[in-house]
Amino acid sequence: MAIEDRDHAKLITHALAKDTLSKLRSVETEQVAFRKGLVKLGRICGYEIIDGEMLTEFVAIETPLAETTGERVTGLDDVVIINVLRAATPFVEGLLKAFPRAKQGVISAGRDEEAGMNEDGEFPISIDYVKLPEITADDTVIVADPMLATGSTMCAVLDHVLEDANDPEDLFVLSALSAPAGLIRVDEQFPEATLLTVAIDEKLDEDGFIVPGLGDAGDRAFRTK
Ligand SMILES: O=P(O)(O)OC[C@H]1O[C@H](OP(=O)(O)OP(=O)(O)O)[C@H](O)[C@@H]1O
Ligand SMILES: O=c1cc[nH]c(=O)[nH]1
Ligand SMILES: [Mg+2]
Repeated sequence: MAIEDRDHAKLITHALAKDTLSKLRSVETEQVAFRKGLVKLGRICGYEIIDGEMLTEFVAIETPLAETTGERVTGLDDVVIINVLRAATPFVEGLLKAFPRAKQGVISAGRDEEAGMNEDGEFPISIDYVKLPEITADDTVIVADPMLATGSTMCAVLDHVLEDANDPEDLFVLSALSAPAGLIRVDEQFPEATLLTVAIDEKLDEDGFIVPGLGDAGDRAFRTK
């Protein structure tokens, strides 16, 4: 199993996840490779969530030759994936390869970078669009955003996700890259969530960017700025 416990989070340690994240970090990686890398990383993370966090059950199978026992992942029909626009879009495309029958929700959330961080290290977040499926007690909810920096966006998103949710069976916050401050903020405000990430970087800079990080994920994937 390639998921390890850390303070406030669990680390996805699959070698291909680390390999893919390293390519995403490089300033040499241009838009198309960056976007494809996020898709690939989403797929790997999805497989790792299934392997490390979901249950299997034994089932009777009849092959063309004999009866035997097979093993199935339980709960694959009860998965909800929340796409935090916009940087999560390619990441979610990859996740859907692991969870093709997931119900999907979309929340458009942006940091007000002109306002900057307040003295508590939080950004004002504007939420412009929210469209969520019904979330039931049987559901495994995965809220995906490749970057968890100050955690301001994720906290605002989780407020919306949990507003009408019926206490889902599992709630995962999945990021490619996290900063310690953001993990602590989300963990303290939403102790019911399991935080999953591929890497925890050293710090945030004065503009709230993860260092060493990978830069602005949305801008690199969508070729803005
Ligand atoms: O943890 P935080 O400090 O809130 O930062 C993380 C957020 O910042 C980025 O989004 P951004 O606001 O740049 O929007 P974008 O996806 O449209 O680029 C990223 O995709 C996260 O949503
Ligand atoms: O480092 C960061 C922080 C927030 N959003 C990004 O895309 N990158
Ligand atoms: Mg951005």
